[in-house]
Amino acid sequence: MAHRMHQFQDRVALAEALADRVAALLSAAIAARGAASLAVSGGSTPRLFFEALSTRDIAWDRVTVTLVDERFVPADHPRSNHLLVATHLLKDKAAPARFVPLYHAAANAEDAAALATDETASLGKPFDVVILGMGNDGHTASFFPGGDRLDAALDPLGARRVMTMEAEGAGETRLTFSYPALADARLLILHIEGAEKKAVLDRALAGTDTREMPVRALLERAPTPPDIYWAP
Ligand SMILES: O=C1O[C@H](COP(=O)(O)O)[C@@H](O)[C@H](O)[C@H]1O
Repeated sequence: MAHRMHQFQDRVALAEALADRVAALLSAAIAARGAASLAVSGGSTPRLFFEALSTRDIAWDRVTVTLVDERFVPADHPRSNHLLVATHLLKDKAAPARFVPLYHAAANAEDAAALATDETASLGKPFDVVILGMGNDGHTASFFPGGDRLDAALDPLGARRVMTMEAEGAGETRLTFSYPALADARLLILHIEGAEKKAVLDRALAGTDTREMPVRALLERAPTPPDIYWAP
């Protein structure tokens, strides 16, 4: 399925344009259905975009925000994706948004994933907007090469749920929405920055092995063709 490429002169221009697009889509969802859902990524890339989006004038009290993936760490841990979102997005005009975390202080990650699956059960069928990132190893969400549950997570006929993932390159145990929960979003964005990520993207687009580069699953066969946002 064809993706669309959006290239920008710099990262600020990308952040502003992406914030405008996401805000417009969320507002349209609220007008059509009374509420909107947004699933965002963690990592370092989304900061500027989060800052820009938090200034957009939309009915944030009708918006539910969650994460496409999370580390199995509490919200005050420096590597928590929740902390990133709380610091850079859930403030200013976006402060009234409802946030649904994937992490829970459960006995183990499996229990946390089960709780997150229950709490997000009414969300994302489909999500209005999903923003994915990508690592230099070709992972997206927590679909890591060599991940112990990668095949289950990428199964297009699998359940729409939050599952655990462990992989050498992942650091902590992860919690991640499955591919079917993300791939049919009304707007599916892959947000990447820098020459290195562009080279990784080009490599992903040139091949088909999703175990080698799991981002290929989204690029190749997502029911919603992804829009790729890139700046140097
Ligand atoms: O582990 C993760 O990394 C990816 C990419 O992060 P970045 O720092 O290279 O932007 C991110 O999309 C994912 O949500 C996060 O958990």
